[in-house]
Amino acid sequence: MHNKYVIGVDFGTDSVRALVVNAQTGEAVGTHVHEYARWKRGLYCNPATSQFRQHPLDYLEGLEAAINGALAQTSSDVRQQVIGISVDTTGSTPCAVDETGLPLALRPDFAENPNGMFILWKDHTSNAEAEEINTLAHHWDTDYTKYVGGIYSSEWFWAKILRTLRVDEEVRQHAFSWIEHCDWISAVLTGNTNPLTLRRSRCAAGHKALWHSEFDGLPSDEFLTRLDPLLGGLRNRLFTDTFTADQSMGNLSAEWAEKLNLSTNVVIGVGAFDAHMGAVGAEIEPYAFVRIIGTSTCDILMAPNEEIGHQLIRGICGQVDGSVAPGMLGLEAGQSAFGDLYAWFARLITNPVRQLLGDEAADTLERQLIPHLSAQAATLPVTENDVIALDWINGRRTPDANHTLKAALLGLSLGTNAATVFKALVEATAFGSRSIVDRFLEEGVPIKKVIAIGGVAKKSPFVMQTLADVLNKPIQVARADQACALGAAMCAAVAAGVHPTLEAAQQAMGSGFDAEYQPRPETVATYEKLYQKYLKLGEFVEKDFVMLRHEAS
Ligand SMILES: Nc1ncnc2c1ncn2[C@@H]1O[C@H](COP(=O)(O)OP(=O)(O)O)[C@@H](O)[C@H]1O
Ligand SMILES: O=C(CO)[C@H](O)[C@H](O)COP(=O)(O)O
Repeated sequence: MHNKYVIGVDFGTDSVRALVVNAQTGEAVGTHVHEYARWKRGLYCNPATSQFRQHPLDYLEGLEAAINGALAQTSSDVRQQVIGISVDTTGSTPCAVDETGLPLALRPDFAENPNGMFILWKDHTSNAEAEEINTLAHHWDTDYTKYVGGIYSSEWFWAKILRTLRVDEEVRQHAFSWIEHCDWISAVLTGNTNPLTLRRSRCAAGHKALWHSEFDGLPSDEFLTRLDPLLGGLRNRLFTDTFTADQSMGNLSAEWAEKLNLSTNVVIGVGAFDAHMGAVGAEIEPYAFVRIIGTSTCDILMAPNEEIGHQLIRGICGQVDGSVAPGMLGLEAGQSAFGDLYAWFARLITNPVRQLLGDEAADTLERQLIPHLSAQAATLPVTENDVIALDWINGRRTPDANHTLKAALLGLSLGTNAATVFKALVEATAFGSRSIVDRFLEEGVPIKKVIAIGGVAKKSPFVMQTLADVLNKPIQVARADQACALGAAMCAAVAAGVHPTLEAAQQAMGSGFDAEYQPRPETVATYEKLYQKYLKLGEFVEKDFVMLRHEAS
């Protein structure tokens, strides 16, 4: 049989990876990961103000290096047999572009301006703007937030655009339109980045830009202008139609065909977010709850439109027809920090070591710290009097987005050590997950099984066992190391015509599951009690602490 290959490209928070996959069998034949150089140096970011920007050059360099690196691992005939490429990225990660679709930071005059760069999903500089969007939407004839859980988040498209237009006169003058990362990269590969004609992702538009067929697309110009006259007219320079990830965006441009040494016959699929393509790669099926567990978590549930479509689910990150697969409602939720909470704790410990003992000692410590703390924490008993933590170190994404919230630790004593705190942080991330699962169930959305993918799911049996105990549900971990990239490859195989549907691509290319964590009855009961304490602490921080803080200021 003449082999056909597809490439899935997954742009994560810290790095981009490409996976070359046999489109008929799903066998992975080459992979390469490229870390973003500028991002790694902390450029254009300020964690203290929650500003996180990524330079488009990090993406372009990464795109070329990841695909060429992955192809370099394959035999020489594979390049000629590549027929499709699809891309997933984080989101909402939008950027201001000029009339040609060029991100402003690629122009010499904006090269160092963070406001002309991609505003990463975890950037929360637009909390105030998100609140304004909520207030206006809730008093408008049409509540534009109704399909995104009733709350618009500062992690999303419009809040980020509004904030940037307000604070940066230069961007205001030169931003013709705005584009999501997943749309831009896919467009770059086709050579058509015209913001008015490129095919925009249904997934990005529906979950983050308030696009819905009931609204004839994006919110009305009247609504946007009332929000701020700075947004007036922008709707016409964005998009009306959106496309699902099984569709084609165009063919590989001559420029990129040369860079990648591939044919211009290669089909480029429509882009989507990492979590949604990850869910495809993890073989999502109706009512399976797929958790992409890494820096953050993104949870995806898929249900037939006719069964859930008429319900409005409170406090989640949206319900979008076709965001995962056509004809199905994709529901998204998640936590703004999961592994990031552990990474914060590791930095807390290693930073003074770096300052006092230098990089070598700190790097050695950093490499070993999380595995070491995990091993120690796994030996600790789980008791009702354990330290309790909140996982809101980067705000709360769901249920009920609130990115002004902060994390907390309760119950410290002189006996508390690094492992006890680490254990509490891991439990906090699991409790945050439990509150999401409970919300789906309360809203009448059943969860048939839980599937996990992502770096933490693969690397940490301790975290996964804790999660299974807290959720009191078995968790299956997908076998694929790069499930998001595999999902993108499945989308590419459908866009390129190898399989008729995503479901067929999953059946042919899926790689199944390798680990399953079962809840341990002896810890489930104690965790139930600790979870109630987590909820109480959360309530205090959200209501009383915020009130006290306002009174004090
Ligand atoms: N052994 C480990 N146990 C728990 N968490 C880990 C471990 N190793 C790395 N992490 C966490 O994994 C996260 C990165 O997840 P990953 O899925 O690889 O990346 P991304 O979220 O950028 O796609 C980091 O936040 C880090 O703290
Ligand atoms: O919300 C998202 C997708 O809808 C983000 O892209 C996602 O949470 C970021 O992923 P990661 O933590 O793996 O970098």
